Amino acid sequence: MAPPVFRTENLTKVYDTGKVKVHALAGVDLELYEGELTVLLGPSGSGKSTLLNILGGLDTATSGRVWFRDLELTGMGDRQLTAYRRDHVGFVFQFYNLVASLTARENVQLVTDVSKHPMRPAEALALVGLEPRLDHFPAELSGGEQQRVAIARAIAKRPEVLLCDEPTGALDSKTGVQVLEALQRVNDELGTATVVITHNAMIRKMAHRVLRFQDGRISSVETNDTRLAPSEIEW
Ligand SMILES: Nc1ncnc2c1ncn2[C@@H]1O[C@H](COP(=O)(O)OP(=O)(O)OP(=O)(O)O)[C@@H](O)[C@H]1O
Repeated sequence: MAPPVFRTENLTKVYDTGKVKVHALAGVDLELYEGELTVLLGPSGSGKSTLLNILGGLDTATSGRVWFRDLELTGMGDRQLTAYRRDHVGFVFQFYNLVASLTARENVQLVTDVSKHPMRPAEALALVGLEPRLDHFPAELSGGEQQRVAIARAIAKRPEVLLCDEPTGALDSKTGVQVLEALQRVNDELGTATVVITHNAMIRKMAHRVLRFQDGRISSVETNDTRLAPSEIEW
């Protein structure tokens, strides 16, 4: 088996708010692999976003270790983490954060202009099914289309990992499925290791693996022998 893309060892995160200490991660050991689509499930506050933010170099652990391939993220300073994010990681969040005054193509171009080996913005937008909407502004696009622009923006630099925090959280079932189809296609065609946090348990059915969180720990790991296509998922 190929070595993992991510590996963590007894990862902990404690938020010290002065009055109380919140143990957001209480010892997480995991490995995530190339080409794998992993869904993270678990109740609110169980540590999913904290883990995603540490994997993506947006936050740092309190103790334990985390590696992206051979690169140890724990102990890196801000500049190194910024370079790591820029070179290797794509993020998709619940809210799309597109620039309202720029078209879909221009929003993606913001990233391709500063990336080392980007795809063309039109190519990234075609991968998420938005070829006919290249020159539309965000306000002229549906929520699902805007989220697909955000996915195109995240993948246009050809990141090795795509980290998604509630990517369908603001969408109804029909538009949400289109977003899941875009994520699936990126995972299939580019082999991007993809992590999706969701509160929608149905989405676990399209994953290769499902990690459930409880109180800052992984409480179970499931592997799907048969996966459902996004079009077979409804909520
Ligand atoms: N910046 C912070 N300061 C203090 N506590 C925090 C901070 N960020 C997260 N927490 C706490 O850490 C715990 C884990 O939060 P986290 O956002 O990782 O959970 P989650 O599983 O992603 O939840 P949700 O599904 O609601 O997004 C929670 O108790 C949360 O309140």
